[in-house]
Amino acid sequence: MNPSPDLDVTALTRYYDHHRQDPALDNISVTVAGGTTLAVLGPSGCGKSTLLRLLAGIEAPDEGRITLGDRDLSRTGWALDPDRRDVNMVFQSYALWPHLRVRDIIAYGLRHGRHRTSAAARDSRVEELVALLHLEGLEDRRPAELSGGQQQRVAIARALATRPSLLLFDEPLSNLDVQLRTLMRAELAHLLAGLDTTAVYVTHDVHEALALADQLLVLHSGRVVQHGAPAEVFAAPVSPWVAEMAGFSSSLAPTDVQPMSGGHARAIVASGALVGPHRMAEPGTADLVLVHPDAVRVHEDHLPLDGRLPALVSACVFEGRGYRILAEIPGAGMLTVLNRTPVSPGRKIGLEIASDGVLIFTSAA
Ligand SMILES: Nc1ncnc2c1ncn2[C@@H]1O[C@H](COP(=O)(O)OP(=O)(O)OP(=O)(O)O)[C@@H](O)[C@H]1O
Repeated sequence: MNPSPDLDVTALTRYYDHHRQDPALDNISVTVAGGTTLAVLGPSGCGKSTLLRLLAGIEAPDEGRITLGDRDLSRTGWALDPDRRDVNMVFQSYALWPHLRVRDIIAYGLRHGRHRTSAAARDSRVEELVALLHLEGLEDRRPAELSGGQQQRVAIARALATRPSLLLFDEPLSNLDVQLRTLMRAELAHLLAGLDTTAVYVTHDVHEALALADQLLVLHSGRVVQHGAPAEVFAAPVSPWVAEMAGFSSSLAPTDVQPMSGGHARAIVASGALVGPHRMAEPGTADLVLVHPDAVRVHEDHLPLDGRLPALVSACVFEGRGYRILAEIPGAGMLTVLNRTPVSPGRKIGLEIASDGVLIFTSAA
């Protein structure tokens, strides 16, 4: 069997309506090693679907190049026909033919076009995929007779049937309810890890990206904000958006930020000060201190000290394993902290914040 080819995306740019000032994708370069999964994460409008359309060959790039192994898939102004790319896609909407039975949907690509095979080879491939995707007993049903999760499994089986060189996933789990989504996420991660197929998985769900990805590519406004192994990206987020995804869920407004040596800064927040890694945010944005709830400890005294902020408890909610406390830092914002014991609303407390749970963003010049 051929080893899975690497996917190379080089300086890919796409403008819509000749909006050259504001491209939907702006000079994106990334290599996905054969057999690995790249998750593309980003907020709505960041260019995720545009990247998928370019990889699928539905659109041609305005600049740049896509290669799969030694084959050119797209170049400036040109895209190899989607049917000739050896690239299959799994859609958010499943996109199953309503009148066909499961076995015929899975076999579709093996009945038509370049991947047409003998009936015996087709039946054996369908049987293999039915077992792999746990669809036993459902082979003769039509899509309307399946649950959402089963429909999505059929869509994945159909995409795998022709053994594509590249698999694309367009938010495939977002139409499922939370419980099923969690289950399918784990199943899909297991499946992809065992497949040795190169895959690009677009999502705005950080848990999916973490479960499935060998690499994360974070996009914002068509540009790459951060790229690396999931653990690397989460350990050192470079933008407020990535930091919030990584769990830095509280945001405070500092009155002053002083850069320190070693890439750190000291931020004055209300009557206290916090120290943490210093990052540049986009020009024109307000200075921001982001705090991870795991790094915060509650103290009964509320004297302002370095790394400790006086706060006023505004709410305390029982969450099974502990209490989520919402504390107001006067003039700076609200901070969330998880505590083992309850603290009454209206009480003054001191919050000790470890510097590894702090990120300080100031606007780039
Ligand atoms: N056919 C089109 N014509 C003009 N502009 C488009 C077209 N498709 C996308 N855009 C613009 O390109 C940018 C990127 O869109 P894209 O659909 O790739 O984002 P996305 O990250 O997939 O968003 P979502 O998560 O909401 O699907 C957006 O500003 C969007 O408005």
